[in-house]
Amino acid sequence: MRIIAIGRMKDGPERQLLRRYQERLQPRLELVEVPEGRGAPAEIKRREAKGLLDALPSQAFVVALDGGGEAPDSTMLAKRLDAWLTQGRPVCFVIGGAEGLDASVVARADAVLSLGAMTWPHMMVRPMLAEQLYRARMISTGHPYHRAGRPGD
Ligand SMILES: C[S@@+](CC[C@H](N)C(=O)[O-])C[C@H]1O[C@@H](n2cnc3c(N)ncnc32)[C@H](O)[C@@H]1O
Repeated sequence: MRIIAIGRMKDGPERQLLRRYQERLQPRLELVEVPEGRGAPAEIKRREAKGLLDALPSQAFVVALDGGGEAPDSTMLAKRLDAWLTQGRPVCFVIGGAEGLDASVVARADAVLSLGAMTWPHMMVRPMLAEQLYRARMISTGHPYHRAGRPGD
């Protein structure tokens, strides 16, 4: 699996958290960073879209991270991820920059995944997604990391 994302991550808590889940995840989760675009917002999105699309391996199964996508719960994400992985295509999670993803990237996506209605900083989305992917794998393998139910249930 790959995260393909805009911007270079500096050393800090987001990077440490991402590493923590990368070290635990099977299949492995690689990070591919694409430079931030320059110019007016529309130009930034267009340039970043080219960088993101160029970074995709051929045959990639593309999951675009976008607030307008489906927002599954963790159990449903585990089912989705199982199905994505069994296709035998490289599963690539694409995260936009400060201006968001260009429509051309969303159009290329095989699935659009939302982490909820709130907008998160793009550097936080990387570790949040990695944790949910790790949780999804733990659910699928029957590991007790995930406790179903809500507080008070
Ligand atoms: C700061 S956000 C971009 C905000 C931008 N104004 C927009 O509307 O898309 C940067 C990137 O983080 C990801 N992101 C942020 N919040 C998200 C959410 N709730 N669900 C899914 N992805 C999110 C998306 O890939 C987005 O392109």
